[in-house]
Amino acid sequence: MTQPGKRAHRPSRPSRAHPPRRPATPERPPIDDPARRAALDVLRAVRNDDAYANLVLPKLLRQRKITGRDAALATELAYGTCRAWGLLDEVLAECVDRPLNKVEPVLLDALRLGTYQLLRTRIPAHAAVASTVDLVRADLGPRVTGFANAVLRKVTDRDEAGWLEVIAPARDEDPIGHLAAHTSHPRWIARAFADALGSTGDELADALAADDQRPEVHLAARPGEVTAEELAAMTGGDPAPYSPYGVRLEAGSGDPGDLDAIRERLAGVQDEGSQLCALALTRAPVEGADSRWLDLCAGPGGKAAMLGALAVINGGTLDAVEVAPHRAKLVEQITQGLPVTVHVADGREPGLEGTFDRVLVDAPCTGLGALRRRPEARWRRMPEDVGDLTKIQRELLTSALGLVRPGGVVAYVVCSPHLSETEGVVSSVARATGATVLDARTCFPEDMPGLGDGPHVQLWPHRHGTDAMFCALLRR
Ligand SMILES: C[S@@+](CC[C@H](N)C(=O)[O-])C[C@H]1O[C@@H](n2cnc3c(N)ncnc32)[C@H](O)[C@@H]1O
Repeated sequence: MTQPGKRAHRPSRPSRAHPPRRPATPERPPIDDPARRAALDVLRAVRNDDAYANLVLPKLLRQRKITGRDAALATELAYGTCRAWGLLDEVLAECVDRPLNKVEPVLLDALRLGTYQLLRTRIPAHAAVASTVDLVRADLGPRVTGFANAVLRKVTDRDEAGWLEVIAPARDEDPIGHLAAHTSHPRWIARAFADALGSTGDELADALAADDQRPEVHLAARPGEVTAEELAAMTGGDPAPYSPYGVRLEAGSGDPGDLDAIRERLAGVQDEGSQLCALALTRAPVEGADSRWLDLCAGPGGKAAMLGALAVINGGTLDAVEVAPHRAKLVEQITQGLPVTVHVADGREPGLEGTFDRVLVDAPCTGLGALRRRPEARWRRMPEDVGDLTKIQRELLTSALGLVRPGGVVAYVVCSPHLSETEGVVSSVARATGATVLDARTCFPEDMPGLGDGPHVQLWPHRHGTDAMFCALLRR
């Protein structure tokens, strides 16, 4: 995990944190605080083991039988602290008398958790400080409780807006850095969103703010098995606004894996934007044969399941390529009973016979379009990841254009709005291969607003309520 970008102005830092106003009492036994304990353990796993908060936390809540208000508090604290990680570190850097990398990591995790409560929750300051000090005492003994108490007391000198005045660049000098700090994003990500949106103002602010909102769960009805209306009635959700197979469930409506419709494979969990990108591939006009489809990056299989079910209706087949064996297994499981053949192979040279009428390249990417789903992801991704990914994205798209027949269609899809991964990849491959770029907007719902000037489609959470999926269509 990284620190966010450079601050515009750093006030002089006190050589010591304020002395504690209420001395720590080392002999006091730690309070029983399952919610904060769980949140702290999640932060440690994220920092130490590169774990994903949204996978660790539910498991931990189940194991420890934490439910109800405690579960809600643990979720708010764990996810909120992960999202605000960079902001919290900037504030803590102002309140600690040494570089943060000289603070014991276990202690720093607790300070982040305490600072999050102080700046971004309505938990009373005394409770936020005391509960954090208790956690520190339980983990590290009494030797650093005074330090933790003093640092958190210093944090209480200002609220979040007050600290942002100290650490954020001025709006008129650096509008992107200003919004990045105010929405707790690394500056390079805010810059990438600004470039894709053509905005450094309100729309950029909305796009960044959407990453902090808890996403609804989207389901995809299995085509030919059940309609979106039937699925909505079975699950208590609402038919989605754009995908004919989509259903949206309210955020926090429980584990969708428990739904009968999912267990019986009548539906899968799939972002509505992903559904629309898979459907766009099937909607692009092709002349002549239309029965051999290929998914070149198939794991874990959400789009392969949808394409496989549509292939049944179409009287065709789908070949699904995935380089990672364990992910290929997931594709096999999710497409059981469908006319899908799974190959464990590198999509750049999959060694498949013949050509295909339609090919999907749902390429590995930075995932900057799904930050709302992965609380820590914005701080884990690095700008230098983009170069490695665009190389493989170009290679996979080039390979797809070699595997599709003349007149056939390739859909290039990434879950990112970063222009290097989107327009940059498509234009360089189209130039090198002579492929024709189609207007992808014509393969998305007619009434879908905010699709821009084309030819590609970029979806956004703040505009469409979907992940920020990108879709380009190319004809060989
Ligand atoms: C964005 S995910 C695909 C998501 C999938 N289409 C779905 O809807 O569930 C990208 C996938 O590409 C796989 N991958 C990465 N490099 C690959 C390669 N060279 N050839 C084939 N698959 C690759 C990754 O393992 C990952 O499973």
